Amino acid sequence: MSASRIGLILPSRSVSVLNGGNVWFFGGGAQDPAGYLVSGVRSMLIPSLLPPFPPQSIALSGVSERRRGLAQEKMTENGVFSRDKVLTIDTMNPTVKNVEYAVRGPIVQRAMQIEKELREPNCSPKSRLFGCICSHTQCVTLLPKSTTLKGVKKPFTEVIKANIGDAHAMGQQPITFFRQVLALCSYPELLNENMFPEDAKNRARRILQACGGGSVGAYSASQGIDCVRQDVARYIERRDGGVPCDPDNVYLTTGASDGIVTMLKLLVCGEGASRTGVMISIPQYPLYSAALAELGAVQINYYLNEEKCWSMDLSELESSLAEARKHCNPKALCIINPGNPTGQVQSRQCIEDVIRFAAKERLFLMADEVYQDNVYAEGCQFHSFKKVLFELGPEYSDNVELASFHSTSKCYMGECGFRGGYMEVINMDAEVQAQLSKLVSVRLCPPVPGQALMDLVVNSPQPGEPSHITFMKERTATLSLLAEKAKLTEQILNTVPGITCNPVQGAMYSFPNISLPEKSIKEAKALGQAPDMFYCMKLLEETGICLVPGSGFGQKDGTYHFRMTILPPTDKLKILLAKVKEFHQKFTQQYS
Ligand SMILES: Cc1ncc(COP(=O)(O)O)c(C=O)c1O
Repeated sequence: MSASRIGLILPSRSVSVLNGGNVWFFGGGAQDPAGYLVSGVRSMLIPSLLPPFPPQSIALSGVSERRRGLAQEKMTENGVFSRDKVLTIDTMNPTVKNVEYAVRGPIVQRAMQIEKELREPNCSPKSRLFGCICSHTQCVTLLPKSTTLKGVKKPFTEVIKANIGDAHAMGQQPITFFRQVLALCSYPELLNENMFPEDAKNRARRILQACGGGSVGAYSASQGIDCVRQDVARYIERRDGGVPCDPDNVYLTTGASDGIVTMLKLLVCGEGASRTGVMISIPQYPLYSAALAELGAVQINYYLNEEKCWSMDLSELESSLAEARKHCNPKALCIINPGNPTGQVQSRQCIEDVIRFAAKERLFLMADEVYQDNVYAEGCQFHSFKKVLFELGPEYSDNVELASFHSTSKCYMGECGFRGGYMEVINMDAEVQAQLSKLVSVRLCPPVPGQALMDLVVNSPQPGEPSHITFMKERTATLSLLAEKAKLTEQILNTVPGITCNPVQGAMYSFPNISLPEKSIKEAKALGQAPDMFYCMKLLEETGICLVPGSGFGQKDGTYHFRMTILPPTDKLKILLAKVKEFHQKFTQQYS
């Protein structure tokens, strides 16, 4: 371990040494020669109580120069301690600084600011004098009661957000059965009421029985509640036409994100040319690039083929792997299917090719299948990696290591706030799996209400049960509406000269190619912005439409895109698309 690695000093006894107005704290040394043991209570650190201490004697305590420099405190004139921050932009974990997450990046922050500006103007000292109409507490008191808040003038009255795959935030209604069971689990007194169907009550009783103390407020087993993992295993078996699933290989997670990051943590190690490399698609969902940056892994890009509806291309996989092997140790291949941000559904042939490739190249497969029910296009079908793996025969099913991920956040549920998810691991080395179980136990357990919800997703009402008809009606309505909006988005975008949109076969996004005039590219570069960021920012400022620039997901050099969700309600989606169309034409003219 390198000498500059930061150590965390845990509470024990700590020593402070005073030198003039400067105090250095350091702790953990029980037998410090200075002999000044302080409890950490600031009031004890009164200069007159401690003799002046020459800095050399601090070295005796065994604390390095660097450590002292980090924790220096100064006494200000009025006797208050002002302390240099231990945690500064220079001393913080550098890998965190490399993390980027476009889905909630600068465009979204600006959109939130604009929403606020629309509600209330910026107040200035002058406007305060005259009775400012903002909602800041100081100013509101100056307002006559009848004043209505209104904001700055913009060429639009609301921000329409199509930047994030958050279905409920866009007005999608929850599945009644799910919320009934969750309500019953949260407040079991309701089990005595007549307002809930019997199957919802039975389901809640079953979940509560499996919870510690009969409460969803208790911790669960770290891998997840037993009966939920069993239900997940049965669901996977049904989904995959009977391919067996061992509940011991199922881990319930805090959304799919948690499972993905946990798996990457297990995979990443090494230094220099032996550092772990992980292959991810470009464009990609930025959780992957962010997690790899945070873990200090090498991101290996493989490009999806836009001309062939964002399919995976074997020769591209091969060349990107060969190139990566020159400078890192490629260990894993991640696939998102159906795709985010590109909205494609990979064919069965493509999945077979990828599995064969992974087997040949000894790569661990990570299959992100959170959109497994979001398939809209005719002729497209979701094929799980696990099913295809087993259908390829024992040469593959006994050897290829696979982790696949699912979530309560997407599909027809859209319940991303509950943070439910699972991962299944296949052919994982037993010792590694023991490490995985240990790793998840450190964080105790995923949210129990999220686990309960995952259970309902994999064990939904069956024909003959009281809730079945309503459940099916709601599920079908949500998925049909998404399919309609997917089509509408593709059709309207393709009517705009300079925009080309692949069919939205699945998931919740379109990722159209936009041609940008040279002049706008130059102007963006002069401002230090990616050209599609420049475009999206202008779109936001001029129309109130919030999209994410393609550069946040990665794209081939010289191509530009934006990602747009298909989630806004149909009337808003139509307005949004019409505004994008108008804006694109205006933008093109302006910069031509
Ligand atoms: C491809 C993909 N994987 C994982 C996630 C994370 O989902 P969760 O909310 O389950 O963590 C998302 C969220 O948008 C996603 O699009």
